[in-house]
Amino acid sequence: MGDQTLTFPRLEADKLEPHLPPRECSTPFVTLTFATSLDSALSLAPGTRTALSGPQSKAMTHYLRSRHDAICIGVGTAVADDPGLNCRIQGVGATQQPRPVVIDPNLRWQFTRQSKVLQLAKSGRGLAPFIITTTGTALSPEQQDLLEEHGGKYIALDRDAVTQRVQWRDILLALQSEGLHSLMVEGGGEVINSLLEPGANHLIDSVIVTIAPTWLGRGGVVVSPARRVDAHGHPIPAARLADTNWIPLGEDVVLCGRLAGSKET
Ligand SMILES: NC(=O)c1ccc[n+]([C@@H]2O[C@H](COP(=O)([O-])OP(=O)(O)OC[C@H]3O[C@@H](n4cnc5c(N)ncnc54)[C@H](O)[C@@H]3O)[C@@H](O)[C@H]2O)c1
Ligand SMILES: Nc1nc(=O)c(N)c(NC[C@H](O)[C@H](O)[C@H](O)COP(=O)(O)O)[nH]1
Repeated sequence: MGDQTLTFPRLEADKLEPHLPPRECSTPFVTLTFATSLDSALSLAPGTRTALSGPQSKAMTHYLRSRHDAICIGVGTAVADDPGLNCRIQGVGATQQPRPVVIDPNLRWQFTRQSKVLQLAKSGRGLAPFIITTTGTALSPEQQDLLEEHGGKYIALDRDAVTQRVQWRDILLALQSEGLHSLMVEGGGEVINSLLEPGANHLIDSVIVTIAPTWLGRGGVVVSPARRVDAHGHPIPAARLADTNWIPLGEDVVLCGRLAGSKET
Protein backbone atom coordinates (compact mmCIF):
# COMPACT_ATOMS: atom_id res chain seq x y z
CA MET A 1 0.00 0.00 0.00
CA GLY A 2 2.91 2.49 -0.39
CA ASP A 3 4.77 4.35 2.35
CA GLN A 4 3.48 7.91 2.26
CA THR A 5 1.74 9.48 5.26
CA LEU A 6 -2.06 9.57 4.99
CA THR A 7 -4.73 11.94 6.24
CA PHE A 8 -8.40 11.18 6.83
CA PRO A 9 -10.84 14.13 7.00
CA ARG A 10 -12.49 14.91 10.38
CA LEU A 11 -15.91 15.12 8.68
CA GLU A 12 -15.73 11.51 7.52
CA ALA A 13 -14.14 10.34 10.79
CA ASP A 14 -17.13 11.74 12.70
CA LYS A 15 -19.49 9.59 10.58
CA LEU A 16 -17.51 6.48 11.55
CA GLU A 17 -17.43 7.30 15.25
CA PRO A 18 -20.61 5.34 16.26
CA HIS A 19 -19.05 2.22 14.72
CA LEU A 20 -15.70 2.44 16.51
CA PRO A 21 -14.52 1.08 19.85
CA PRO A 22 -14.99 3.46 22.78
CA ARG A 23 -11.72 5.16 23.84
CA GLU A 24 -11.66 2.96 26.97
CA CYS A 25 -13.04 -0.58 26.72
CA SER A 26 -12.42 -3.43 29.13
CA THR A 27 -13.98 -6.30 27.14
CA PRO A 28 -12.51 -6.97 23.69
CA PHE A 29 -14.28 -4.87 21.02
CA VAL A 30 -14.15 -6.59 17.64
CA THR A 31 -14.47 -4.70 14.35
CA LEU A 32 -14.70 -6.77 11.18
CA THR A 33 -13.44 -4.76 8.23
CA PHE A 34 -12.36 -5.54 4.68
CA ALA A 35 -12.56 -4.28 1.10
CA THR A 36 -14.74 -6.21 -1.31
CA SER A 37 -15.67 -6.18 -4.98
CA LEU A 38 -19.28 -6.22 -6.21
CA ASP A 39 -19.00 -10.02 -6.45
CA SER A 40 -17.88 -10.33 -2.81
CA ALA A 41 -14.24 -10.96 -3.68
CA LEU A 42 -11.27 -9.88 -1.56
CA SER A 43 -8.66 -10.70 -4.19
CA LEU A 44 -8.29 -12.25 -7.64
CA ALA A 45 -6.75 -15.45 -6.21
CA PRO A 46 -5.62 -16.79 -2.80
CA GLY A 47 -1.90 -16.06 -3.24
CA THR A 48 -2.23 -12.57 -4.69
CA ARG A 49 -2.89 -9.09 -3.39
CA THR A 50 -5.52 -7.09 -5.27
CA ALA A 51 -5.96 -3.35 -4.73
CA LEU A 52 -9.67 -2.62 -4.28
CA SER A 53 -9.82 0.50 -2.08
CA GLY A 54 -9.39 3.91 -3.64
CA PRO A 55 -7.16 6.51 -1.93
CA GLN A 56 -9.88 7.83 0.42
CA SER A 57 -10.98 4.41 1.67
CA LYS A 58 -7.35 3.32 1.99
CA ALA A 59 -6.84 6.32 4.30
CA MET A 60 -9.97 5.24 6.18
CA THR A 61 -8.48 1.78 6.78
CA HIS A 62 -5.38 3.41 8.27
CA TYR A 63 -7.59 5.67 10.39
CA LEU A 64 -9.40 2.56 11.66
CA ARG A 65 -6.02 1.04 12.55
CA SER A 66 -5.28 4.14 14.64
CA ARG A 67 -8.44 3.42 16.65
CA HIS A 68 -7.70 -0.22 17.55
CA ASP A 69 -5.17 -1.84 19.88
CA ALA A 70 -4.59 -4.74 17.48
CA ILE A 71 -5.15 -5.73 13.84
CA CYS A 72 -5.62 -9.34 12.82
CA ILE A 73 -5.04 -11.31 9.63
CA GLY A 74 -4.78 -15.01 8.75
CA VAL A 75 -1.61 -16.68 7.58
CA GLY A 76 -2.96 -16.85 4.00
CA THR A 77 -2.90 -13.06 3.91
CA ALA A 78 0.50 -12.81 5.59
CA VAL A 79 1.99 -15.13 2.95
CA ALA A 80 0.22 -13.49 -0.01
CA ASP A 81 0.69 -9.83 0.94
CA ASP A 82 3.94 -9.45 2.89
CA PRO A 83 1.91 -6.87 4.84
CA GLY A 84 3.18 -3.89 6.80
CA LEU A 85 0.29 -3.89 9.29
CA ASN A 86 1.15 -0.47 10.66
CA CYS A 87 -0.75 2.80 10.78
CA ARG A 88 0.39 5.58 8.48
CA ILE A 89 -2.09 8.27 9.53
CA GLN A 90 -0.32 11.60 10.02
CA GLY A 91 0.43 12.24 13.69
CA VAL A 92 0.23 8.59 14.79
CA GLY A 93 3.60 7.97 16.39
CA ALA A 94 5.58 4.90 17.36
CA THR A 95 3.83 4.54 20.73
CA GLN A 96 0.33 4.49 19.18
CA GLN A 97 0.87 1.75 16.60
CA PRO A 98 -1.57 -1.20 16.61
CA ARG A 99 -0.25 -4.67 17.41
CA PRO A 100 -0.37 -7.00 14.38
CA VAL A 101 -1.84 -10.43 15.15
CA VAL A 102 -1.40 -13.28 12.64
CA ILE A 103 -3.38 -16.52 13.01
CA ASP A 104 -1.00 -19.25 11.92
CA PRO A 105 -1.98 -22.58 13.54
CA ASN A 106 0.55 -24.69 11.59
CA LEU A 107 3.37 -22.11 11.32
CA ARG A 108 3.16 -21.68 7.54
CA TRP A 109 4.48 -18.12 7.56
CA GLN A 110 8.24 -18.16 6.92
CA PHE A 111 8.91 -14.51 7.78
CA THR A 112 12.46 -13.23 7.50
CA ARG A 113 14.41 -10.15 8.58
CA GLN A 114 13.33 -8.66 5.21
CA SER A 115 9.59 -9.13 5.85
CA LYS A 116 7.90 -5.74 5.74
CA VAL A 117 6.31 -6.01 9.18
CA LEU A 118 9.68 -6.69 10.84
CA GLN A 119 11.41 -3.93 8.89
CA LEU A 120 8.75 -1.45 10.07
CA ALA A 121 9.13 -2.68 13.66
CA LYS A 122 12.89 -2.28 13.45
CA SER A 123 12.60 1.30 12.23
CA GLY A 124 10.01 2.22 14.90
CA ARG A 125 7.17 2.68 12.38
CA GLY A 126 5.13 -0.31 13.54
CA LEU A 127 5.06 -3.23 15.94
CA ALA A 128 6.21 -6.82 15.44
CA PRO A 129 3.42 -9.40 15.28
CA PHE A 130 1.97 -11.67 17.91
CA ILE A 131 1.50 -14.99 16.09
CA ILE A 132 -1.36 -17.19 17.26
CA THR A 133 -0.39 -20.80 16.83
CA THR A 134 -1.54 -24.08 18.36
CA THR A 135 -0.37 -25.97 21.41
CA GLY A 136 2.13 -28.69 20.53
CA THR A 137 3.29 -27.09 17.26
CA ALA A 138 7.08 -27.20 17.13
CA LEU A 139 8.50 -23.67 17.02
CA SER A 140 11.75 -23.05 15.17
CA PRO A 141 14.21 -21.45 17.63
CA GLU A 142 15.57 -19.20 14.82
CA GLN A 143 12.10 -17.85 13.94
CA GLN A 144 11.28 -17.40 17.61
CA ASP A 145 14.52 -15.45 18.23
CA LEU A 146 13.92 -13.26 15.18
CA LEU A 147 10.37 -12.49 16.27
CA GLU A 148 11.31 -11.73 19.87
CA GLU A 149 14.29 -9.61 18.82
CA HIS A 150 11.75 -7.28 17.14
CA GLY A 151 9.31 -7.33 20.07
CA GLY A 152 6.87 -9.95 18.79
CA LYS A 153 6.05 -13.39 20.14
CA TYR A 154 4.20 -16.65 19.60
CA ILE A 155 1.02 -17.36 21.56
CA ALA A 156 0.02 -21.05 21.55
CA LEU A 157 -3.67 -21.87 22.04
CA ASP A 158 -5.54 -25.19 22.11
CA ARG A 159 -7.49 -26.33 19.05
CA ASP A 160 -11.22 -26.86 19.38
CA ALA A 161 -11.76 -30.64 19.63
CA VAL A 162 -14.55 -30.63 16.99
CA THR A 163 -13.52 -28.03 14.39
CA GLN A 164 -9.76 -28.36 14.95
CA ARG A 165 -9.65 -24.57 14.68
CA VAL A 166 -8.58 -22.10 17.32
CA GLN A 167 -11.76 -20.63 18.82
CA TRP A 168 -12.23 -16.89 18.36
CA ARG A 169 -13.25 -16.58 22.00
CA ASP A 170 -9.88 -18.00 23.07
CA ILE A 171 -8.02 -15.63 20.73
CA LEU A 172 -9.82 -12.63 22.23
CA LEU A 173 -9.17 -13.78 25.79
CA ALA A 174 -5.47 -14.26 25.02
CA LEU A 175 -5.24 -10.79 23.48
CA GLN A 176 -7.10 -9.26 26.39
CA SER A 177 -4.57 -10.74 28.79
CA GLU A 178 -1.89 -8.96 26.72
CA GLY A 179 -3.68 -5.64 27.34
CA LEU A 180 -5.20 -5.55 23.83
CA HIS A 181 -8.85 -4.52 24.21
CA SER A 182 -9.93 -3.73 20.66
CA LEU A 183 -9.28 -5.86 17.59
CA MET A 184 -9.70 -4.96 13.93
CA VAL A 185 -10.05 -8.15 11.88
CA GLU A 186 -8.92 -7.44 8.29
CA GLY A 187 -9.07 -10.83 6.58
CA GLY A 188 -8.58 -12.83 4.53
CA GLY A 189 -11.42 -15.01 3.32
CA GLU A 190 -11.11 -17.91 5.74
CA VAL A 191 -10.66 -15.64 8.73
CA ILE A 192 -13.71 -13.53 7.83
CA ASN A 193 -15.94 -16.50 6.95
CA SER A 194 -15.02 -18.30 10.20
CA LEU A 195 -15.77 -15.19 12.26
CA LEU A 196 -19.16 -14.75 10.53
CA GLU A 197 -20.27 -18.30 11.39
CA PRO A 198 -23.03 -18.70 14.00
CA GLY A 199 -20.68 -19.97 16.73
CA ALA A 200 -18.50 -16.86 16.53
CA ASN A 201 -20.43 -13.96 15.03
CA HIS A 202 -21.85 -12.86 18.39
CA LEU A 203 -18.28 -11.70 19.14
CA ILE A 204 -18.40 -9.05 16.37
CA ASP A 205 -19.28 -5.58 17.65
CA SER A 206 -19.03 -3.64 14.43
CA VAL A 207 -18.70 -4.25 10.68
CA ILE A 208 -17.11 -1.72 8.30
CA VAL A 209 -16.89 -2.87 4.67
CA THR A 210 -15.40 -0.94 1.76
CA ILE A 211 -17.28 -1.78 -1.45
CA ALA A 212 -15.32 -1.00 -4.60
CA PRO A 213 -17.17 -0.50 -7.93
CA THR A 214 -15.58 -3.48 -9.66
CA TRP A 215 -16.26 -7.12 -10.38
CA LEU A 216 -13.20 -9.34 -9.98
CA GLY A 217 -14.83 -12.33 -11.69
CA ARG A 218 -14.93 -15.99 -10.70
CA GLY A 219 -12.07 -17.74 -8.96
CA GLY A 220 -11.24 -15.09 -6.37
CA VAL A 221 -11.16 -15.29 -2.58
CA VAL A 222 -14.74 -14.55 -1.54
CA VAL A 223 -16.56 -13.58 1.63
CA SER A 224 -19.39 -16.08 1.80
CA PRO A 225 -19.97 -17.66 5.20
CA ALA A 226 -21.64 -21.05 5.64
CA ARG A 227 -25.45 -20.91 5.37
CA ARG A 228 -27.67 -21.62 8.34
CA VAL A 229 -30.77 -23.82 8.22
CA ASP A 230 -34.08 -23.36 10.01
CA ALA A 231 -35.87 -25.96 12.14
CA HIS A 232 -37.16 -27.63 8.94
CA GLY A 233 -33.73 -27.86 7.38
CA HIS A 234 -34.42 -25.01 4.91
CA PRO A 235 -31.52 -22.62 4.18
CA ILE A 236 -31.73 -19.15 5.73
CA PRO A 237 -29.35 -16.20 5.33
CA ALA A 238 -26.03 -16.53 7.13
CA ALA A 239 -26.04 -13.04 8.62
CA ARG A 240 -27.43 -9.54 8.07
CA LEU A 241 -26.43 -6.03 9.11
CA ALA A 242 -28.65 -3.68 11.10
CA ASP A 243 -28.36 0.05 11.94
CA THR A 244 -26.50 0.59 8.70
CA ASN A 245 -24.73 3.73 7.62
CA TRP A 246 -23.51 4.12 4.01
CA ILE A 247 -20.63 6.56 3.59
CA PRO A 248 -19.48 7.41 0.05
CA LEU A 249 -15.69 7.79 -0.09
CA GLY A 250 -14.38 8.71 -3.53
CA GLU A 251 -15.60 6.03 -5.96
CA ASP A 252 -16.14 3.50 -3.14
CA VAL A 253 -18.88 3.24 -0.57
CA VAL A 254 -18.22 2.24 3.02
CA LEU A 255 -20.98 0.21 4.66
CA CYS A 256 -21.04 0.28 8.47
CA GLY A 257 -23.40 -1.63 10.74
CA ARG A 258 -23.72 -4.27 13.40
CA LEU A 259 -24.79 -7.85 12.93
CA ALA A 260 -28.53 -8.15 13.43
CA GLY A 261 -29.25 -10.33 16.44
CA SER A 262 -25.70 -10.12 17.81
CA LYS A 263 -24.76 -8.24 20.99
CA GLU A 264 -25.64 -4.53 21.30
CA THR A 265 -22.90 -2.03 20.42
N1 LIG B 1 -9.64 -7.03 0.31
C1 LIG B 1 -9.31 -7.15 1.56
O1 LIG B 1 -9.74 -6.36 2.41
C2 LIG B 1 -8.40 -8.26 2.00
C3 LIG B 1 -8.10 -8.37 3.35
C4 LIG B 1 -7.29 -9.41 3.76
C5 LIG B 1 -6.82 -10.33 2.84
N2 LIG B 1 -7.15 -10.20 1.54
C6 LIG B 1 -6.74 -11.23 0.59
O2 LIG B 1 -7.27 -12.48 1.00
C7 LIG B 1 -6.41 -13.53 0.52
C8 LIG B 1 -6.09 -14.48 1.65
O3 LIG B 1 -7.27 -15.07 2.15
P1 LIG B 1 -7.27 -16.62 2.55
O4 LIG B 1 -8.68 -17.03 2.80
O5 LIG B 1 -6.49 -17.38 1.53
O6 LIG B 1 -6.39 -16.65 3.87
P2 LIG B 1 -6.58 -16.06 5.35
O7 LIG B 1 -5.75 -14.83 5.48
O8 LIG B 1 -7.99 -16.02 5.77
O9 LIG B 1 -5.80 -17.19 6.19
C9 LIG B 1 -6.34 -18.51 6.22
C10 LIG B 1 -5.59 -19.34 7.22
O10 LIG B 1 -5.68 -18.75 8.51
C11 LIG B 1 -5.83 -19.75 9.49
N3 LIG B 1 -7.11 -19.51 10.15
C12 LIG B 1 -8.09 -18.68 9.81
N4 LIG B 1 -9.09 -18.70 10.72
C13 LIG B 1 -8.72 -19.58 11.64
C14 LIG B 1 -9.31 -20.04 12.83
N5 LIG B 1 -10.50 -19.60 13.28
N6 LIG B 1 -8.62 -20.96 13.57
C15 LIG B 1 -7.43 -21.40 13.15
N7 LIG B 1 -6.82 -20.99 12.01
C16 LIG B 1 -7.47 -20.09 11.29
C17 LIG B 1 -5.79 -21.09 8.78
O11 LIG B 1 -4.47 -21.58 8.83
C18 LIG B 1 -6.17 -20.74 7.37
O12 LIG B 1 -5.62 -21.61 6.43
C19 LIG B 1 -5.19 -12.85 -0.05
O13 LIG B 1 -5.31 -12.87 -1.46
C20 LIG B 1 -5.26 -11.44 0.50
O14 LIG B 1 -4.65 -10.50 -0.36
C21 LIG B 1 -7.92 -9.17 1.09
N1 LIG C 1 -8.71 -1.93 2.88
C1 LIG C 1 -8.15 -2.70 1.95
N2 LIG C 1 -8.28 -2.38 0.65
C2 LIG C 1 -7.73 -3.15 -0.32
O1 LIG C 1 -7.86 -2.83 -1.51
C3 LIG C 1 -6.99 -4.31 0.04
N3 LIG C 1 -6.42 -5.09 -0.88
C4 LIG C 1 -6.89 -4.59 1.39
N4 LIG C 1 -6.20 -5.65 1.76
C5 LIG C 1 -6.01 -5.84 3.19
C6 LIG C 1 -4.92 -6.65 3.33
O2 LIG C 1 -4.79 -7.64 2.40
C7 LIG C 1 -4.40 -6.98 4.63
O3 LIG C 1 -5.04 -6.44 5.69
C8 LIG C 1 -3.01 -6.62 4.50
O4 LIG C 1 -2.27 -7.74 4.44
C9 LIG C 1 -2.44 -5.44 5.13
O5 LIG C 1 -1.26 -5.04 4.50
P1 LIG C 1 -0.62 -3.59 4.66
O6 LIG C 1 -0.48 -3.34 6.12
O7 LIG C 1 -1.55 -2.62 4.03
O8 LIG C 1 0.70 -3.70 3.96
N5 LIG C 1 -7.48 -3.80 2.32
